[in-house]
Amino acid sequence: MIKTLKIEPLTKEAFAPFGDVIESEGRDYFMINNGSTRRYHKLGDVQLDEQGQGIINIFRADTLEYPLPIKMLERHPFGSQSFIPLFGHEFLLVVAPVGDGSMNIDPSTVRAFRASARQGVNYHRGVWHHPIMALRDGDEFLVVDRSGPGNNCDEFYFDESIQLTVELD
Ligand SMILES: NC(=O)N[C@@H](O)C(=O)O
Ligand code: NI
Repeated sequence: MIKTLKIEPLTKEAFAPFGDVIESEGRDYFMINNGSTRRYHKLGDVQLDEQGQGIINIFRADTLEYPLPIKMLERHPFGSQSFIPLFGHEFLLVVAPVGDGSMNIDPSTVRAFRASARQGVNYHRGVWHHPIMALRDGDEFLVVDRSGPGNNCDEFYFDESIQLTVELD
C-alpha cells in the first residue's frame, strides 16, 4: 500500500474516535469568578489506570522533515495523553483507532489532521498516534499524561510494503 495521507481539518466530530479536541471556539462555557471568567469545562478526560498518576509536562519539539514517511505509530495503554500548543502554532497529528487492542494497525484506518493554532488534542488510552509533529522548530506543548509502573508506550512499525506519507501543502 502506498498512500499520501489527506490532512483533514481537526474537528471535535472527526476526532471523536481518537479522543478530545481542546478548544474554546464554538464550545459551551459558564461564567465563574464573579463574571470575569468563562470556564470551558471538561473539554477532555484525563484517563488513568489505577496505579497511574496524572502529570503535567512540557515537550519542546523540532519540526520533522516533510514529506514525512509514517513508519510507526505508538500508543499509551495505561493513560490518555494531551498536547496543548503553548506558542500558538499549528501542528499535525497522525492517528489510528484503538482497534481490537492487538499490536496491529490496519493502515487503511490511519488518518492525518491539522490542528489550528488554538486547538489541542487529548489522545484517549490506547489510541495509536505518531510522536508529536510540530511545524516549527522549538515549538512547545503542554502535555498531560500518565506516570506510573509498567510500559506505557507500545510502538508499532508498519511493514516496509506499507508506505504512508504526510506532505505539507
Ligand atoms: N514518548 C513520549 O513521551 N512522547 C510521545 O508519547 C508522543 O506522543 O510524542
Ligand atoms: Ni504519545
